[in-house]
Amino acid sequence: MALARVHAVASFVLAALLAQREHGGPPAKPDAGRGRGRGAAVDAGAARHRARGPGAGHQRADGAAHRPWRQGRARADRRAAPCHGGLAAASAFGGTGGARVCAAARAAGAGDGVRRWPGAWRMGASGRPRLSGAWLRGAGAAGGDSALYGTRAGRPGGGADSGVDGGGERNMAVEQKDGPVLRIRDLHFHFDTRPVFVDFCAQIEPGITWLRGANGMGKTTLLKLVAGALTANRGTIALDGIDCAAQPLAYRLAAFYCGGDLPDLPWLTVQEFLDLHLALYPAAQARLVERQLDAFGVTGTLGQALSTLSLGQHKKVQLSLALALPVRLLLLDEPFNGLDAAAVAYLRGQLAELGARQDVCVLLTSHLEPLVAVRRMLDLDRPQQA
Ligand SMILES: Nc1ncnc2c1ncn2[C@@H]1O[C@H](COP(=O)(O)OP(=O)(O)OP(=O)(O)O)[C@@H](O)[C@H]1O
Repeated sequence: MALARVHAVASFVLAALLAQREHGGPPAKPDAGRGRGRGAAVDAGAARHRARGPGAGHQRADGAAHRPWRQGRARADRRAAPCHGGLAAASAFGGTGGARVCAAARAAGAGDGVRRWPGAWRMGASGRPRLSGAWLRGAGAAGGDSALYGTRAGRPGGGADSGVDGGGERNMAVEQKDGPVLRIRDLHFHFDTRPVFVDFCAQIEPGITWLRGANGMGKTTLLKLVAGALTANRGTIALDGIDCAAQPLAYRLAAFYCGGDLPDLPWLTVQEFLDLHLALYPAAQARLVERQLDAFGVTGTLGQALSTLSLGQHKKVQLSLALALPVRLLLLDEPFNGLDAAAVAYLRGQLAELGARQDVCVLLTSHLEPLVAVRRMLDLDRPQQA
């Protein structure tokens, strides 16, 4: 009975967060801007146009909404947070703030600093053009070749073909049987001041994918987009055929974003925070979370308010949740930050186990070598290496 109540409350919070995101939150909805000629051409001029277009076309409060926490933002960024992690995510999304990028924008080429993700094009088996090389300098494991690819723009609105791989949602059962697959197609995202991703495509498969890049290149932004905390201006993000924008609840139940920031509702105790998340993920098991808390040595914090945790304690609580939840996509933003040596060693062991599993994709950012078996790398600094 009590559990049912928690569940109901959690669902309500979830729905409210999503509603807020949809109604309150920049950036623009995925389709925004269609028909304004922002999409397709591959030339630098068109890229420039695109780069300016969104800003000009959406003088919404993007900037205000996503101002870094330390600049005192009004937490609209949090409003954009996904639910699972509803709070965790919200927090995570809020906080690290800081520099974010525009990988696309920076990549040389277009005079205004914006360019597409060129790369070495070749035809994939599906008949779609694919980007080889560069990005997927995988550690040689199978599937590295498919970690990231681009599709030529030319279908600005996307149409049916720009969705989830022409029927990916219909293929969901097949994909789940084969292991999770995250597909990012023709992703466009800009803050009010700058574009961040232009025609970005990637495919993430089971195992650990190390998302690399210099400060401000867009790693956190990409994780937030994939988590559903930020909404793409255009393009699709789908996990096992479940579209992040079209089926947000179903999508979020399969994914978890682990950042390092204080959550909204910082007055919650750690126990309450965990209970809320356990309620949000019906298949989650409390004993697995407890085991992780114990391993990280933070069981003693259960009665503390979240706001009283140290940086490392907070990270450990978040990681305990992340490692225990039955999700198919785990997004870990600088998971080693703030951890003591013992926790780093423990986390590496856990990642090694996760990396060997075929039922979960782990996308992690880390400025330090993770020192775990990385299946492939996405390097935002090197978009066009072949
Ligand atoms: N709310 C915002 N409004 C405007 N620009 C932003 C906002 N948040 C981030 N940016 C910009 O977007 C770019 C990408 O930032 P992001 O945090 O994704 O980079 P990062 O690769 O994770 O950086 P780091 O390695 O320092 O964590 C940066 O250039 C940053 O200045």
